[in-house]
Amino acid sequence: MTILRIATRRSALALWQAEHVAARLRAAHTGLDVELLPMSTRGDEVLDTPLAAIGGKGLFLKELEYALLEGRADLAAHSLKDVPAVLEEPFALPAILERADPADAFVSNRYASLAQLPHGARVGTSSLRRQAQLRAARPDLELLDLRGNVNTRLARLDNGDYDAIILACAGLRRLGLENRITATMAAPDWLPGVGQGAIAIETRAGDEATAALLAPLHHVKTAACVRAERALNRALAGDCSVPIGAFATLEGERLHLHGLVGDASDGTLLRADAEGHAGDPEALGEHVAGMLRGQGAEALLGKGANGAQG
Ligand SMILES: NCc1[nH]cc(CCC(=O)O)c1CC(=O)O
Repeated sequence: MTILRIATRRSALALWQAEHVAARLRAAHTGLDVELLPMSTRGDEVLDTPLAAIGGKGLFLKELEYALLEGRADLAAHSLKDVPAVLEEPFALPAILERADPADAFVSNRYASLAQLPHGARVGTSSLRRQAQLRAARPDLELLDLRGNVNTRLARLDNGDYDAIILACAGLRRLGLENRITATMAAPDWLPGVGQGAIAIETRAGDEATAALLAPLHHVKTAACVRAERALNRALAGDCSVPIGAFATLEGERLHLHGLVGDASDGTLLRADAEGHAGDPEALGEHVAGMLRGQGAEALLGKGANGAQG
């Protein structure tokens, strides 16, 4: 009997996602044996240092990738948002699952929305993308760092460390915490992270046997959207140290991409959007990246060196 092993981080969200992938695989292939291989990554352990200073988003993948290379696991399930714009060799992303709620959530125990926060309120997020959009909307807010997994962040909000925090709706919903979504920060006014809400499956490049088993899980429409978003990210910056937001939608054969580059220190936001053909998502991503460069995105790129994920 074939056994597939899924390498996964140990956070509640990562385990939920890995279990979800395992269940989808079992449902698609009767008799297939699927097991989880939970592991810790440096990205989970180092919580006090800005991510970009210690290696960026790739830190969440590295240990899982070693497990793939050494054959201890056949696939890894990731939040696509945490997958770097350029994947390491020799790995591949043969399957992207259907996207869940892509929006960010405003979470507060006292205030109904961003607009209702009092002057100078304390908002927790380590994401430069979220910080830049918060600064643009409310220059008066006090922005404070907040890392850790979803439950850790909620516990710190409940402890009174912040008046509000921003989290991804998808993560809250997957953990059964949708009741914590106080308000939705929806596109195109507020842009989510590249690939937010989608789960990506990573394998060794060239592992055709595993790729074939994953084929029924691949969602072509989600893939077209996130390919455009990731192409925009790649064309502007290779890592997570720049505040970039992007969101693509697909109607028929028309892809629509909104992109944003910001400055977390002063709330500068550059925005652009365009339409393209679903058959070439990369062309659309590069086109919108070019529009942002035309507005001066260059000056913001490379500026935000204390990068964080999100
Ligand atoms: N930054 C960590 C991370 N990576 C993916 C999600 C949520 C799930 C998703 O967006 O797919 C989260 C938590 C958050 O940003 O609140």
